[in-house]
Amino acid sequence: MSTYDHDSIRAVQWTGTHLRLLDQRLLPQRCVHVDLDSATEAAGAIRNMVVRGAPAIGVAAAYAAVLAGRAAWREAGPDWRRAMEPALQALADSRPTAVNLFWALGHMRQVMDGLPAEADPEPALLAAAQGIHEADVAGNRRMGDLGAALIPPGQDVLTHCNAGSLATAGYGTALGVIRSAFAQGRIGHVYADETRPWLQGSRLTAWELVQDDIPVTLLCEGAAAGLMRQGRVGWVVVGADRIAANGDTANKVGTYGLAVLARHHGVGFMVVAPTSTIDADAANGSAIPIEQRGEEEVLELAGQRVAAEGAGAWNPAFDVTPAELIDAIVTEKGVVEHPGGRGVTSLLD
Ligand SMILES: CSC[C@@H](O)[C@@H](O)C(=O)COP(=O)(O)O
Repeated sequence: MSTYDHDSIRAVQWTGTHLRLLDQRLLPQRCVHVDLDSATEAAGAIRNMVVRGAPAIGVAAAYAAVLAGRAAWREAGPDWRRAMEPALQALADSRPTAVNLFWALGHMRQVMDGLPAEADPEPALLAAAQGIHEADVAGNRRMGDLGAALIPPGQDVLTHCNAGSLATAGYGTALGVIRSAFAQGRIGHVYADETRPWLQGSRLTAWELVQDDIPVTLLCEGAAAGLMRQGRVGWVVVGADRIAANGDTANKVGTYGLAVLARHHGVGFMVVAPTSTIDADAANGSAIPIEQRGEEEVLELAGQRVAAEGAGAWNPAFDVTPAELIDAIVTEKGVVEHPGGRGVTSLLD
């Protein structure tokens, strides 16, 4: 039995005075934390993947708004609301696809709107950020139970990217379901795509599962078709960065291909995400902005060019899985089975 406590992995923390992030770019070789005292630094950390994963980005942005409020109060006193704007804008510009970022900033703005100009906004902003943080962990536990119940005992699962403690405030979304299903004896083994080009699967998901003593086998995503053909997995379980009103779901690039393969092979396809990932303003997946990242992420490995000189690269960080390929969307407010045709907005009522 492992003595390792996955809740002790804290991608995002508040030290009492600063935002502390676990630098995920250095895992699993090194576990290094960075302390940030400005929202502009936090925006850079989000853009550069120090912190990544939709819910973790949202929690980090909420704490960054606290730092912005502190700086604005010191600089501008009662004019703090106006003085916060550049920092809030820098956060909103950091990454485009994970809607949890915009959800968290919207929540912080609502709190700001209710505050008097004459008082330091930091205590109220901090309470709001801590509320977002705590609710995320509780929501993940709930999703773990709801999602695990869909997996019949005796089936193994495949996951993609990292939707674990590192991508959230703790426990994880897709990995939360996998943790709960393993604890209940429903699954015995996890297959994890290595997830090019950032290798969130091999660096982060495998690291989390190994520490939890959950057996994990990595594969290149190109091997997933063969894995399914051999009948080795009953479910694909993934997280999400943005879910449109009709259930179309943006997640790490490669997810859409897995959904097509799963349908072809009769394998279940489950999306696990908090309701803060639902974007009711996006009618369908075509309204979801997809982040394009630099060519060098594909052309290089560990800073060394591996691709033929002269070749270019197309590097969308996410793709959209149509709702009709999804068997279940699991949220902390309940499950929508077969969202194709009816969408997910009933979860927001
Ligand atoms: C619970 S996290 C779900 C998704 O955010 C995750 O699968 C993913 O796509 C993360 O992408 P990343 O580019 O690492 O931020």
